[in-house]
Amino acid sequence: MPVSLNNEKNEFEQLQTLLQDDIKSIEQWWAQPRWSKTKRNYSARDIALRRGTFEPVTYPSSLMADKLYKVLEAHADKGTASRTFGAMDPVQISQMAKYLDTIYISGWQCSSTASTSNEPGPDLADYPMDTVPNKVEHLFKAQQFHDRKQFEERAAATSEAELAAMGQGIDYLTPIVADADAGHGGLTAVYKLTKMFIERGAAGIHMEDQTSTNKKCGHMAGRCVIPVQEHVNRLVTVRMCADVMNSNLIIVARSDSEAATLISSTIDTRDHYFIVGATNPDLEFSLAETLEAAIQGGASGAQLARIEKEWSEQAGLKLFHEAFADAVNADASIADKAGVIAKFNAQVGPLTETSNRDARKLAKSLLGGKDIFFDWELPRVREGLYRYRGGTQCAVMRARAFAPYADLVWMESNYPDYQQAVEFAEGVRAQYPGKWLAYNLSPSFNWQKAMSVDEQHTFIERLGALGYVWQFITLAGLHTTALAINAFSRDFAQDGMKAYAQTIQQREMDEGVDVLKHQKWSGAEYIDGILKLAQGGVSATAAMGEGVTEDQFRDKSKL
Ligand SMILES: C[C@](O)(C(=O)O)[C@H](CC(=O)O)C(=O)O
Ligand SMILES: [Mg+2]
Repeated sequence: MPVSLNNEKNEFEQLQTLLQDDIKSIEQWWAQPRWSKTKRNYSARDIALRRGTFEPVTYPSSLMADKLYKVLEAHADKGTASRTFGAMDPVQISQMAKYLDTIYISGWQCSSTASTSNEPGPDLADYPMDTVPNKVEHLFKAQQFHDRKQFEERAAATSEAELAAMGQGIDYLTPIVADADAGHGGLTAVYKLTKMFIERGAAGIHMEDQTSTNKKCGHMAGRCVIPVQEHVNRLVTVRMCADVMNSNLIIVARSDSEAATLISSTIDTRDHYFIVGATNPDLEFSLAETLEAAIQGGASGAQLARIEKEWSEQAGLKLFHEAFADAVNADASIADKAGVIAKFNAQVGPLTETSNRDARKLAKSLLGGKDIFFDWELPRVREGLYRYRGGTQCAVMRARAFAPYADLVWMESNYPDYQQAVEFAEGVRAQYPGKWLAYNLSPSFNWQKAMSVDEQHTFIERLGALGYVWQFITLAGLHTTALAINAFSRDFAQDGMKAYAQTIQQREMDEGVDVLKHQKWSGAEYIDGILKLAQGGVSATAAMGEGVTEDQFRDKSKL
């Protein structure tokens, strides 16, 4: 209730009552087992202060988040996985609901087919930031419509036999996990984006640790990550927004670090192990200076590429621990080279989070006071970014940092490599036992080359046993549409109506696809019912009345 309407207490007392009541209810909420693994860096008071005077509402998306949590929990208990794929439209979700327990909404697919600006393009997340939330709303509304339509039909049954005659019901309210890309800007954009997803119906969202300005599909080159803490701050922002909105949103933290080649800043010491430096002390100019001079001199694109290659070859680009090992091997005064290198590596590794300053100090002491030339400023690319060499262990380091702030963690990979999936799972779970993992079964991989048919058959189950509780073919909605439309267009061009009647309509009948009766599927009966209700029980203009052509399907189909 707006505080100004209550005249019995003074404003201070009214505000304090509202605040304290909300703080109490938030604390009770956060005490639930669902949050036992979630870290929050702020208090219930911090959240309550930001909620306004409306009684907190429960968004439908939060109920869907609860459902998603249960689905994933059940899979985690059994060592199985929820499998799904990127859905593009209401037709797809209505068919998926019969077989799959979650729905994915892909930024890639939206970028190509559903940008709010209607401008298609590759997966660079440069579409307007409400693009994926709009798709979520589109599909969530369709889910609710099909659910209402089905409920009306089935709940109106007057006997068990009548209900049984309708066949198996379908759970259309399948929780949606949507792509929040790299947050579409700074933390305020992350906050607003999260709010949109919650308002539009997402049960969960994933956010990746790429820069939002250079964001690329996880299977493109030139990916640039942000420092570990910067992504942690994004995840904290997502949860904070969900908390303000009273939402149990599921957060999936994705890392693109496995194949990342760039990082925006050296500020986080946890990243130092993976930052590439130049080790040649005789370089006269940095890469950026060298390229700038060449551009001013009129060099062409091909010449610039050659100049960059030559510069890189001369620079002796290495990670610091590699530079150390090379320095040891080149030092005639060190007898037990392997021993010295092992000593260094025991203290400085991918998961030790050692700063470069400390690594240098150790190196110097092991090299008898000698400094190693190592400069990560020199090879910075023209855009100012630093060179990074990620890998599976880098992704483990990052996923461990993200784990307390996310319900699931996901390493974007370049191949569907089972052994790599084992390494990631073991690495994360060594620190966070039982942590839920997500896996991208991407169509960007060549599955024919990656594994045998038998291995393809069992891949999801094998990953499920490792803890990958949520697995998704990102772009299968797009690919199946392409394939189906290609086949039908070809057949239709050749065979006319025979192609439609035999390869579409007949097969819909054979497989019991409800869209065969597309008027009914679209809810015409449900809407007729509303029309009749509004008119006291009759309607001469009912769409499904006598004369509807769908009557032609009555005998032939069981639907
Ligand atoms: C998951 C993804 O972010 C998407 O937008 O669907 C893409 C798709 C893909 O290449 O599989 C990605 O992995 O970056
Ligand atoms: Mg994406």
